[in-house]
Amino acid sequence: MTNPRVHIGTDHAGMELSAHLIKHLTGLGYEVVDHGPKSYDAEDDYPVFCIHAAQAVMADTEAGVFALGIVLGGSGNGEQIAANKVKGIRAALAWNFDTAKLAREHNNANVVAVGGRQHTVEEAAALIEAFLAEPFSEAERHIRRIAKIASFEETGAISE
Ligand SMILES: O=C(CO)[C@H](O)[C@H](O)COP(=O)(O)O
Repeated sequence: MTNPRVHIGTDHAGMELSAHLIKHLTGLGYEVVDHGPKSYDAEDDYPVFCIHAAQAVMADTEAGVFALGIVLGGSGNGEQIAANKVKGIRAALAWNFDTAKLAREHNNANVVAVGGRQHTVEEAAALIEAFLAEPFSEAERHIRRIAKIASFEETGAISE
């Protein structure tokens, strides 16, 4: 599997982790695109940065470029919620190795959300690396379930 392009967005609560990840992942050979913020502001609002990162993942995906996203905050919850408002995004909150890897393996998640206040920088980086490196299983049952989410997103109707 070739490395995905990585789009990263955070708020003030994830800035230290974001800076670490940009350096660390670049060192590992990933192309990392930083969607901000550019400087620390304790009053900034995570939706701006996370939605920009998620939109960039979709723009790349639609152009045929393999891309994944990382959204960071204090808990990762609001960041996941914001990213999931972008059509086509499947953002998963990762809080241990299982949730990080299963997000790719079962859910084909294209964005990972992590709470910068819930882990050490090293622990969070390891979870994110695990997410980025894990392939989607391509199992029929997972494809079927993801297709039902996409169909609901498209039509507003639930297909049984
Ligand atoms: O995790 C988050 C949202 O899910 C935010 O990072 C968190 O709410 C920011 O908190 P504060 O404004 O108190 O620093």
